[in-house]
Amino acid sequence: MKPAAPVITVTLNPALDKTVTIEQFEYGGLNRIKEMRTDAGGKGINVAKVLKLFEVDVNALGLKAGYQGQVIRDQLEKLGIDSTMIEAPGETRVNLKIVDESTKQTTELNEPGFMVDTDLLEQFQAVFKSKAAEASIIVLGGSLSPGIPPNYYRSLIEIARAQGIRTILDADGEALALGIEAAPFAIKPNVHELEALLGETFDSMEQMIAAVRKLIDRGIEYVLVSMGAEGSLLVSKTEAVKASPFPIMPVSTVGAGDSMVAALVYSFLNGKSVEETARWTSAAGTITASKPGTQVCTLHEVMHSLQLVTLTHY
Ligand SMILES: Nc1ncnc2c1ncn2[C@@H]1O[C@H](COP(=O)(O)OP(=O)(O)O)[C@@H](O)[C@H]1O
Ligand SMILES: O=P(O)(O)OC[C@H]1O[C@](O)(COP(=O)(O)O)[C@@H](O)[C@@H]1O
Repeated sequence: MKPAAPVITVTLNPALDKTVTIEQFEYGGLNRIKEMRTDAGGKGINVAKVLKLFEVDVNALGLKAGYQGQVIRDQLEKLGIDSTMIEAPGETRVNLKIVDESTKQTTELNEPGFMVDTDLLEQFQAVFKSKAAEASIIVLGGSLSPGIPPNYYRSLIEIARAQGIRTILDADGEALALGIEAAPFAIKPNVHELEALLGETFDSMEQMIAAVRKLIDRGIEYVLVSMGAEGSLLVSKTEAVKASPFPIMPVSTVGAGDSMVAALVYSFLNGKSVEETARWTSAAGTITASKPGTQVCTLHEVMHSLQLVTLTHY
């Protein structure tokens, strides 16, 4: 039997996530670190980590640089994740995540990342083109490092589209605004990214759904909006379902959005309904938010919490 086509994740700006836990964070004061951990991070990489745990064949494509890049590669190898990461000059960023135990809030300090030149971008595009041809779904996620033009995701989406491959885009700012011009199959903005994209603020779910429909009218098939502790909203051409998560003790929300994207991929691959997909994506994000550092949900954990998600149809 022919093996299933792999999912390709693209991470052009990977990161080593350094998560520090502080009892009570004092802005402008001396903060003693109680616990610390480092995890391979960056949006596509986190999606690949979840998909591997979901027993989906995945290849993490991207760029990396220097010592930290090698640490990320080694971590992926240990997790059994195939990766194709082209070496860039310089050093991979370290993104600092501060978890305040007293408020249960995570504050993120993300570095800009290494500088990328045109030659490297052309080299990456050629690799992407050859890998895309054999992919089931392609996930493009995260910020673009300095030197990468903001329309780069758009060109990658166009390449995938020309080969009939579905794409999911998880980016913000200009990279998202220009990326959606190529009408990816799905996007996963959080509510702040969506508001910034559309230049609107939403006072009700109905208002948000009406705004999301404008994106669907532009050819995007699915829009998944994450709303932190409030849950998420999944909109297709014909349906809109809000998922409210079950109560958890949030530990580190880093990677929660990426876990939703991975569950979205899993739902598409398994032909799940919009309602089921809303459950899967919400359960995945919620479980990851209850784990330390950039640790992610497992298939077993998600399957056992699907029924705890509350759905509301609009
Ligand atoms: N404080 C929280 N309590 C419960 N679930 C949470 C919390 N924060 C995040 N989540 C879960 O993680 C998902 C993604 O979180 P969100 O912060 O919106 O994503 P992103 O990190 O992409 O901005 C949410 O839809 C929810 O299921
Ligand atoms: O590329 P950006 O936008 O700086 O984001 C990278 C960061 O986002 C993460 O991928 C986590 O994203 P989510 O919390 O949205 O799932 C981290 O691993 C990484 O440090």
